[in-house]
Amino acid sequence: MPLAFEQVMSPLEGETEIAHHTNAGNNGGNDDQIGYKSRVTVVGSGSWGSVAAKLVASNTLKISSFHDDVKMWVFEETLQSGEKLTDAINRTNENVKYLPGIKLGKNVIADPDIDNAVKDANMLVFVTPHQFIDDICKSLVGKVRSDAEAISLIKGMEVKIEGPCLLSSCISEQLGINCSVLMGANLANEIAEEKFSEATVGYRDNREMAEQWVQLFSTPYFMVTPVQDVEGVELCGTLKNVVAIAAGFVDGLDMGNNTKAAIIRLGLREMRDFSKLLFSSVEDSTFYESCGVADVITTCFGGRNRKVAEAFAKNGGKRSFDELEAEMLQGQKLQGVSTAREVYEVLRHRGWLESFPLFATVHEICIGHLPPSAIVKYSKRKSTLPLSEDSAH
Ligand SMILES: NC(=O)C1=CN([C@@H]2O[C@H](COP(=O)(O)OP(=O)(O)OC[C@H]3O[C@@H](n4cnc5c(N)ncnc54)[C@H](O)[C@@H]3O)[C@@H](O)[C@H]2O)C=CC1
Ligand SMILES: O=C(CO)COP(=O)(O)O
Repeated sequence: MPLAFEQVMSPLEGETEIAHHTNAGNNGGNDDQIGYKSRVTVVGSGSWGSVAAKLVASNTLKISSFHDDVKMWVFEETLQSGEKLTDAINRTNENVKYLPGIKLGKNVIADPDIDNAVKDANMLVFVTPHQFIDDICKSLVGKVRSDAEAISLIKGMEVKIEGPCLLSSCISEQLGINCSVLMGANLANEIAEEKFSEATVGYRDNREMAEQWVQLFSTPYFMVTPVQDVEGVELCGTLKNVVAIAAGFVDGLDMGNNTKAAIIRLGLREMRDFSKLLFSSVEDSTFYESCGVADVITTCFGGRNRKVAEAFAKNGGKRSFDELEAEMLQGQKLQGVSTAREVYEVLRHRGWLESFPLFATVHEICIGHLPPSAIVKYSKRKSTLPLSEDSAH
């Protein structure tokens, strides 16, 4: 919904602030129906979740239309020392498990109680591994402000009986709020060290809200561009993880840079074709944004999906992804293997398997039906899609 900006006097703080007025009287009975600073909560605290909180918290301190404090919901766990992760984060100002050595900003407040973390927020940033978001949303029904706006940084999709569901749509439908997306070439550990990168905000029709998200995330080292193509942006972020698994197989088999480049090109083409078949509104130009080609490149060279897939291929597929993930990532989660399965289900259901040989082959290798060496032999098969053949050469 459009937000109107106006100058108001804060009754509590006695200072002039920019207020974001939404549908007054429909904000869950909060104390600030006359005018308020936006309150931000980050739902998730893995490596990217923690960096997202750091980015946002650096801006809420500087921009007067936001409350300084940023709440970060933590899926609670007990560390080897016996301390709760939430307590360790609040004591050290670092996520000692998922992003050690990086100060988040003193205004980041970790909270293990999700209801408490979200209840006052009108800007919700969802950034958990995609396999957990359905349960999280179910637990949040009726708990978030009705005037809240959401953004999803989650790369993944859900497949329901009625078909594939983008996570931004799942969040939106379950919680009854709008949901934009932020995707891009964003390896968390590099952004944590404030190395320059770009990102893309995908929005449906509310440009003003998209600009607020851009303002909330942008820093001199994190350049965010809004694009009116929520499905295209989200599918880029989701599907590139499958391509990264393929790139990891190539690395594990020492097939060289040319082969890897070929796999990336074939993968990018399948990403575009799959996205456009699901949503005819998806724009070709989206694939040239950070969420598209740039994210495919960075993930195929520096991501966790690539790394674990490389180990899988080196072991000849004899050790499972679950085992390798647990050993190599210590609590961090892969998205590409389950996304490959979800994409495969869509392809099979719609009779598209022949048209997406790379996506199909990645899944069949992951489940042991094909050896890792099949990645080139099968992926290079000509797609049966006219869309691909037009632009394949
Ligand atoms: N790490 C990165 O470089 C980037 C990650 N992303 C995306 O961000 C999303 C979140 O990933 P990360 O922050 O990297 O997480 P992560 O993989 O670093 O950490 C796993 C997280 O899952 C939580 N968790 C474990 N079991 C859970 C459960 N049952 N319910 C809820 N949470 C549980 C853990 O507490 C931890 O916060 C993913 O979709 C990922 O693709 C996007 C861009 C960059
Ligand atoms: O999405 C990412 C970079 O943009 C992170 O990819 P990985 O999950 O493979 O590390």
